[in-house]
Amino acid sequence: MRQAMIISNPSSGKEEAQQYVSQVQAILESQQYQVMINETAGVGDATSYCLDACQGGCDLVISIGGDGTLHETINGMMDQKHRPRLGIVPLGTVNDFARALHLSLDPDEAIKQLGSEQVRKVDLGKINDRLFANVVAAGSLAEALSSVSSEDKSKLGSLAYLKEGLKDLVSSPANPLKIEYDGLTWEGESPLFLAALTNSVGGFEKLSPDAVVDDGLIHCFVIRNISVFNSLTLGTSLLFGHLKDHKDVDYFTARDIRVSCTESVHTNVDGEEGPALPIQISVLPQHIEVIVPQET
Ligand SMILES: Nc1ncnc2c1ncn2[C@@H]1O[C@H](COP(=O)(O)OP(=O)(O)OP(=O)(O)O)[C@@H](O)[C@H]1O
Repeated sequence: MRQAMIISNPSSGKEEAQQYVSQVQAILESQQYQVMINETAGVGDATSYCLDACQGGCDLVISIGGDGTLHETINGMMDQKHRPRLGIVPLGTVNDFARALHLSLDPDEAIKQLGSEQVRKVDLGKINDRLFANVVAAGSLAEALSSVSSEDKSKLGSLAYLKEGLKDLVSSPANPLKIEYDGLTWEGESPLFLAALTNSVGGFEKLSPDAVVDDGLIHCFVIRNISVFNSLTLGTSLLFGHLKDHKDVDYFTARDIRVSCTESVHTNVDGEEGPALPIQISVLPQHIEVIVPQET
């Protein structure tokens, strides 16, 4: 019999995971899976459950929660030869990875989609010794975004980021970043460097419209020092997908990146606080298989 593990985070989003677990179990059992259910109690649990699933030869892991739960889950697959197929029930406030894969953001509908026979091979990123699914942000603005309260995130979703972002863009000091990528170097002052694997960042589905989940590329945006006026046009670019064409933004794609700074600068990884610079980022092309809705 095939084995499936459900990893659910009761604290994600509006704290609704518990009520969906039995629905997920039912759909998996109807597909002849033997189902194990694990509820997370805190930091690192989703990683160790997923590691158990890899080492136990499990066929499928379902992550019920937000991007943070997903981030911890995929980290259980780090350096593992056997990586179970992944299914996602998005219950977070932003759900960038689910957006990028065009999964339904309605939990009932997303659970039905787990019955799909279709899978997609998806890139993951590596930052130092961790994996990421969506985005690495570095710079003073990334630090400001890490401090968006979960209350604000639940209430306002991506608008909370925009509000904080625009407010802080003006006051965030630029840092002297050195970005070495695929044999080239970008050097200059910047309050924000973004390395995105998918089109959806902070709930803005058009932030990185050229990024496709399986293109084997990291899409990089470096925001240069900008004025109050330009921060408004930058906000519009975020909403309408022209960020890479903005005159205060440098854009490039890469496969291997090193970001360093002579000052102390922190990062944000998949919406959670990440390591301080320097960081080494690379892409693991089509590293995992994710269940996606059946194409009609
Ligand atoms: N039982 C628990 N109680 C509180 N926190 C938990 C529990 N289980 C896991 N966590 C923590 O919850 C965080 C992940 O939350 P997640 O991102 O899924 O939800 P969210 O913050 O509501 O969504 P989003 O990231 O989309 O904003 C991780 O830091 C994880 O360690």
